[in-house]
Amino acid sequence: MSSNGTDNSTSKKPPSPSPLRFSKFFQSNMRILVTGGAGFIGSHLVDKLMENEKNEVIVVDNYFTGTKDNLKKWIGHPRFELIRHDVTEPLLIEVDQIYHLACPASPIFYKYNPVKTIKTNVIGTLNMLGLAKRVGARILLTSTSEVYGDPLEHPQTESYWGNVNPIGVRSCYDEGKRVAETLMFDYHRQHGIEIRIARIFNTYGPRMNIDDGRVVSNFIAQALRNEPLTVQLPGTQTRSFCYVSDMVDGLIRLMEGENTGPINIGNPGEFTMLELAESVKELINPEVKISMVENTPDDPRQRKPVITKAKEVLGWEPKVKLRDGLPLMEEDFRLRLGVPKKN
Ligand SMILES: NC(=O)c1ccc[n+]([C@@H]2O[C@H](COP(=O)([O-])OP(=O)(O)OC[C@H]3O[C@@H](n4cnc5c(N)ncnc54)[C@H](O)[C@@H]3O)[C@@H](O)[C@H]2O)c1
Ligand SMILES: O=C(O)[C@H]1O[C@H](OP(=O)(O)OP(=O)(O)OC[C@H]2O[C@@H](n3ccc(=O)[nH]c3=O)[C@H](O)[C@@H]2O)[C@H](O)[C@@H](O)[C@@H]1O
Repeated sequence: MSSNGTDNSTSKKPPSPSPLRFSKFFQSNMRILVTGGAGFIGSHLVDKLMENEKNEVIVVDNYFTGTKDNLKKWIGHPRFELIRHDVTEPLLIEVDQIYHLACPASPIFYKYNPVKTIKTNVIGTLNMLGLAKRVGARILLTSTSEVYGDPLEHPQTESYWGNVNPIGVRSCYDEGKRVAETLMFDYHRQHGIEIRIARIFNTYGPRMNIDDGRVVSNFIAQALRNEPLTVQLPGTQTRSFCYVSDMVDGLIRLMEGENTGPINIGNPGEFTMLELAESVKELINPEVKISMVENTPDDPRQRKPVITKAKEVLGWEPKVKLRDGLPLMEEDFRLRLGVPKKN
């Protein structure tokens, strides 16, 4: 039985990995596929995986929200390969592990072409599970705290089933990820695939797109451009922000561990959007104004992970506090925006 109270066990053995892995003469590197590896979290994950000389990393990305620039230090490296590919199309390669991240994550991007977003979540995940089944690879899905919707339980544990609008403007993303989780468990139970599911809570850090639309990148870019910080009404809605290096550490521990998940990975420090704006103002630009603006439909009112399971099962907890993470992101944004720090 899982922590969700459902029977997620499988009697099926996992599919056999490639015979090459048992060959005496095979240079036994771990071949790791990262879908969405040109994006924000994906590129930081690639950096960490490439530090291990036993890893070969293959990135697949359609560059919708990601960029080759995020991976420039690895292009041409003998253990690295970059493929322009859309995960809604089948992929035939030989790998041992799949980190499946491909999916636009910022609301303005996932709402831009909602049909494509749901295809990416459903058909894209189906294709990656088919690949995992064919080659006997372990697959990790980056699901989201959005599967809890506008949560009626606070803070959120993995056993909470969520409060999600199935026909709203966010549904292509949150319902899409819920179906992706279903597919993962169905492949696990029916075909014995080794699965891992991370429920990621709002993550921030260097390399986020400057005009990504998510709140931390918006506020930092606005503070540096001396434009008002756009706090969406009512401003009392909360989020819990995790620094990207902590997130990558959690994802790798989950992949390497024995638990399927789902496991919440996030930082339990909870802030209202007004508090976040005040922190950005204080740390980055005390002169900047705060302006209250209209919100978008179905915006969750509160979000904070319970991370007991991650602590117990993965020995993981976040290390970087918001006040320490914001200046690290500021530095990266200053460089990219060409706004030097005043002495
Ligand atoms: N950053 C967060 O706060 C957060 C929170 C919860 C879950 N997640 C999940 O983590 C993953 C990465 O998020 P991110 O913040 O790095 O976002 P991102 O937009 O920076 O990265 C997503 C990457 O996927 C690529 N992609 C999108 N659709 C694709 C397709 N059909 N085929 C191939 N590539 C495609 C994009 O080009 C991009 O490089 C996503 O699955 C997202 O849902 C992120
Ligand atoms: O962590 C998650 O599970 C999800 O979080 C995000 O969703 P959301 O929390 O809505 O992210 P933001 O767009 O950054 O919004 C956070 C809050 O800030 C507010 N906001 C946003 C932008 C802005 O300029 N001002 C502002 O006040 C929004 O109203 C919202 O309440 C992203 O959709 C996904 O990357 C991710 O799956």
